[in-house]
Amino acid sequence: MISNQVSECAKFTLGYIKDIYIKYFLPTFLTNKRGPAIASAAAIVLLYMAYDKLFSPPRAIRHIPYIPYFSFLKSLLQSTSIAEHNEAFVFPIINQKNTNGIFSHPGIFGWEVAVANPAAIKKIMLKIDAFPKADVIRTTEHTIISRFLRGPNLVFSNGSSWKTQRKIANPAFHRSLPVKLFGDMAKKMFQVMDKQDSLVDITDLMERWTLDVIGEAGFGFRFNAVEDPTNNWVQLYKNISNGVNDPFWFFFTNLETNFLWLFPKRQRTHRELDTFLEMLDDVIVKKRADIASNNKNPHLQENEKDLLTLLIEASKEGSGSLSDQELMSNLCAFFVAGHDTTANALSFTIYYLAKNPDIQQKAREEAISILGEDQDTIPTIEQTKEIDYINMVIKETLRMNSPAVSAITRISTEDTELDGVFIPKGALVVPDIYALHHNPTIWHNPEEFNPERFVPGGEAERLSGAGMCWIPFGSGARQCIGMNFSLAEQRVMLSLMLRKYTWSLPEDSIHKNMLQATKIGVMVAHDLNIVFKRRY
Ligand code: HEM
Repeated sequence: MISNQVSECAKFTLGYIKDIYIKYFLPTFLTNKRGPAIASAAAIVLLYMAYDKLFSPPRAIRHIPYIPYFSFLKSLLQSTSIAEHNEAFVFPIINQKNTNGIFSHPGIFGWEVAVANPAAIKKIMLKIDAFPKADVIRTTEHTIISRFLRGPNLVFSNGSSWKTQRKIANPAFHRSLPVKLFGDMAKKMFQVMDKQDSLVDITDLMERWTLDVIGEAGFGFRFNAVEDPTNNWVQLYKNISNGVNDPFWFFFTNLETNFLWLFPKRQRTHRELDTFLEMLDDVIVKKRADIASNNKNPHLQENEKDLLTLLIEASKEGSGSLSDQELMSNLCAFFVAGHDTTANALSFTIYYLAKNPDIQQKAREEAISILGEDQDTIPTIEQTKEIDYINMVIKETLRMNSPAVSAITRISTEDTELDGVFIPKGALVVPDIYALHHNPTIWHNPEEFNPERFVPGGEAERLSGAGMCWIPFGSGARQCIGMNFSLAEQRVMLSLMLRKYTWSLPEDSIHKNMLQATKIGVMVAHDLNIVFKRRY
């Protein structure tokens, strides 16, 4: 339907150009003034060709149904909720039988082929050499995004560079599950909540809490964002994070690269990023020195060590080593990949529990049955694995609102096909996680929040035979390395929160009917207030 609308629009534009030609240029042409007439006609044709090149998909992927350029841009800049965006543009395409859940849309880095088809996603995720990550940030050299995100790090590198880093980082992530740290930090946050109003902006609170967690558990740095949200480091990081996610700079990267001097506010963000990177540099130098001189906390269990320590120790144990530049780049990557994602996953789960009091109560009973009512008990690693129902709630939240709306854009290294759809060499290909998780041709009643989908033998398990249907953390060799870390963090926070509070949505919540989440960068829900009531 959408592509029909586009071809209607193209026909209309062509017709309009033809009318102008007949009305204004043809008479001149017929009265023998051929020179200007031919030049004008050529100009119009060139204009049309330029329009066609800029605002339509490249010809090589034009056989794939697509979302028109301006509709997509408008939806992005108006911060339309992701649900509305998909309802208006994506579902009408993927509901058609012959599209196979594959469509294209404009992206920041050019037209992309989006994929919401389980078999096709399986192929992309498993054939990492045929579909490596596209070095899309290369085109944004010297921007905040590029300076903060671009490699050498695990998220954006490919080939042997990625393999070496992943080999060193895997054991560090396997060892790191600091559940005691998560629990102690959750309890500190409850103390702050208890001193404040019962109405809590949960998006903001979870952002602050997960910033504290990634600082401590990532590299032993205390942001103190929960207790002191206005302190310098918190503000600095917030400004950088806003700078990374600002849609204006996504689209006008040239202005940042060539005309930064015209934008004092953006210059300030660059200076803040300098300060932040210097801080990370200092932390790495100090950490290396501490480890070299064996200056460590003898009471700290292996799983409670921070990730930076574990990565440096891995180098000492002969699993290969990461340079300072690689360590720094990966610490930045952990921020970007692990902070907002976990924060929003938590606030979305808290939202769905507020909206579904029965599910909240069932989850609370499970938390109490495992942890007991003793207020000091913090879950052990084993206990976090026993909370089956809370796990199902987390999984269903990640299906409904996966913070990573899509995986990172890949590039096709050869002419190939995805579930029967031709994909040319050089095409940008992106697994669309939201569209996959809400695809009505895959999931039964996808807009309903139903944790029971994830019981053993349930819908999710049955669907897994068809390919990859649930991929909030990606899948295959490039699956999120922080998945278990983040899941443990969420399980500890939610089980302790369920034991301590009951909560609900305020009557006037804008999210009463549906979570109004937007989709630039990581998915986020603004003005998500929750009313908390203490149980003790
Ligand atoms: C709810 C929380 C999280 C979500 C939803 C999430 C999502 C994802 C997704 C979808 C990918 C795969 C991207 C792709 O294949 O294109 C990924 C990769 C990655 N994530 Fe996460 N992530 C989360 C938490 C974390 C945490 C806590 C960390 C680190 C502390 C982390 C670090 C990474 C890294 C380094 C990669 C790249 C792995 C590789 O390519 O080898 N993530 N994440």
